[in-house]
Amino acid sequence: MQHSATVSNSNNAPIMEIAGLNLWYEDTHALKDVSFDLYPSEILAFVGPSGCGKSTALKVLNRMHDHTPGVRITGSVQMQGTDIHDPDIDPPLHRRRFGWVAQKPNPFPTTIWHNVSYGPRIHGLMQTKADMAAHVEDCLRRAHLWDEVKDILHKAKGNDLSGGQQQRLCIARALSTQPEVLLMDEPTGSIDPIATAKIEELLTGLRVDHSIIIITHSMMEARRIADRVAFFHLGALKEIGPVTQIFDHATSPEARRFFAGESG
Ligand SMILES: Nc1ncnc2c1ncn2[C@@H]1O[C@H](COP(=O)(O)OP(=O)(O)OP(=O)(O)O)[C@@H](O)[C@H]1O
Repeated sequence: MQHSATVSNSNNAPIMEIAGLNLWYEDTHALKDVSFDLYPSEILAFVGPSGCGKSTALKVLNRMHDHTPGVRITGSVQMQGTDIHDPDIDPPLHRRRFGWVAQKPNPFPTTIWHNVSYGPRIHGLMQTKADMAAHVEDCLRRAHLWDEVKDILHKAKGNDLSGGQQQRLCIARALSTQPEVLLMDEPTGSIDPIATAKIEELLTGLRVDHSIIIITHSMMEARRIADRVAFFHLGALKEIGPVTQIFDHATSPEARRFFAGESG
């Protein structure tokens, strides 16, 4: 699969603006003065050595740290002009603007139908059964899973599927609440190369309607699907820019060493 489109950021207002973000877990300073923008219809890849803060930076965006003891955050995270930590923000409503996909596929141990219809049902997003059926089909189609499961929607359980199918089901579930941003923590990290190729292909389709941040340990994957790359090192965002600029013309010694395979 070839992905050549590049987002023209200069024409778009960012959907998120992160400025001077610091995060501590008790005494561990996990994010250090991190600033970046996220644009509509882009895939931004977070890369860097283990423990450099990639997952932490992802979790801040949808306020996943709200209930983690000992977490302290400073700096500003704005979504379409509003600070996400503003007291007027309702955290569950804020989280609904994001879809989350974890490294290990984690479908509910219930039917495929239930996996995709649960979120829209509890949020009251669909008015009729026909609307729900059309929505479930649409989410499964966008996750490139519909043809494989359309006859077993109410029979098979999520965990009856193969690992790659389970991950595509989790993507359909993430899409089901109509998020604006998809946050993906190594979504291809635990599946085989053919299943990975299917997910990479569907992600490039999803970026038309969503901003996507993907954490990946595969620089090849970042090259294949990302528009921009953010390189983290010891909690700091050292480099961010278009894929070729970062991979081929990194300016920081840490990034150069990492991309040359000498660290991480
Ligand atoms: N819940 C937590 N409590 C305390 N420290 C944490 C917690 N989560 C992460 N950390 C620490 O914060 C730092 C950043 O971790 P984080 O998981 O964000 O890195 P990462 O780049 O995503 O790593 P990996 O690539 O290994 O998943 C590490 O030092 C980690 O040990």
